[in-house]
Amino acid sequence: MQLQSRKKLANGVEMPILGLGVYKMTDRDETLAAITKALQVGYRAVDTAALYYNEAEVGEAIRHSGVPREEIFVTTKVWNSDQGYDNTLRAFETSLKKLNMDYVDLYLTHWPVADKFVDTYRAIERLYDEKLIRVPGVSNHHQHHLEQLLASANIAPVVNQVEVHPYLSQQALRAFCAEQHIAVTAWSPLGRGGVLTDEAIQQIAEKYGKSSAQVVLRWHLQHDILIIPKSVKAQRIEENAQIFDFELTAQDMQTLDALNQNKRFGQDPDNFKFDF
Ligand SMILES: NC(=O)C1=CN([C@@H]2O[C@H](COP(=O)(O)OP(=O)(O)OC[C@H]3O[C@@H](n4cnc5c(N)ncnc54)[C@H](OP(=O)(O)O)[C@@H]3O)[C@@H](O)[C@H]2O)C=CC1
Ligand SMILES: O=C1CO[C@H](CO)[C@@H](O)[C@@H]1O
Repeated sequence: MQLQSRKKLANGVEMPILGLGVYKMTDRDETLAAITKALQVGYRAVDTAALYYNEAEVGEAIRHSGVPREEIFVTTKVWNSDQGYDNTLRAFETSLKKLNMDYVDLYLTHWPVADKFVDTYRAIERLYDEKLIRVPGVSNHHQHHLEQLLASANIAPVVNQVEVHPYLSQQALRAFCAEQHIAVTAWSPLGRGGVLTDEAIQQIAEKYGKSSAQVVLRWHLQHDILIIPKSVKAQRIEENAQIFDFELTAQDMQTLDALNQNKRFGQDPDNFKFDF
């Protein structure tokens, strides 16, 4: 089934192109229902973080889904206040316990905390060596952060998860990551919903008989960007997965590319306030 389409990462692991993001899912029943629905309609990846306080629900929904654990790709992240070498190892153990799993597929440094992110990544490399994670990665790393890591890493980060959507296309960072064989996952792939009322996107959507969300997700796909849209609504979870049955023309891709305005809905990693 196409829905389970996976991308082969630099270390040979296959990661589903589409996953469910679960940020802001704090209500237990709502979280369980959303993940269950996603798995039912073919999603095979879930993106959580220690920060989201729902790792336990992610684990529970997966265990009760009937889908074998090894078919599902679970991402979690070490939060900023837990960074540094020893703290990261401890934070990972806590996440693993909450997930109630014996390994995590992808473990990420959530943000590049100055003076800590290099040591944080060293701990992630150790977890990879110990086979407790299948893929080592980072999030919110600009090119200069990656260059700093690459200078000392034994294993280059395999994934960088950053904010990407048509208003923030991250072309330069994506090109650098491609050169370094680092896969890019888009967080807020729908711009937190903020790009969906764009007139140009709506016009393209109408032409294909698709929704704005589907067109935006398809734009990511055609740029080889992994996606983790979040929704708690069953109908939208399904809608966001129906993106494998049409193709945007080169001209429509160009129109969408031209919407870039370097506009962030989240924070800039260089100005992030690590105060929560
Ligand atoms: N590494 C990092 O620092 C970060 C990682 N992330 C990850 O990325 C995931 C996705 O990003 P997120 O910030 O949640 O934003 P998204 O771009 O995924 O947008 C989510 C918003 O769009 C709405 N939505 C979803 N589908 C549709 C649709 N088909 N039509 C209309 N509205 C829709 C959702 O509402 P509703 O739920 O009501 O449907 C929600 O308000 C997060 O959940 C998290 O896992 C996010 C931020 C930072
Ligand atoms: O993952 C995340 C969810 O969104 C938060 C608010 O923008 C981010 O800070 C965080 O990185």
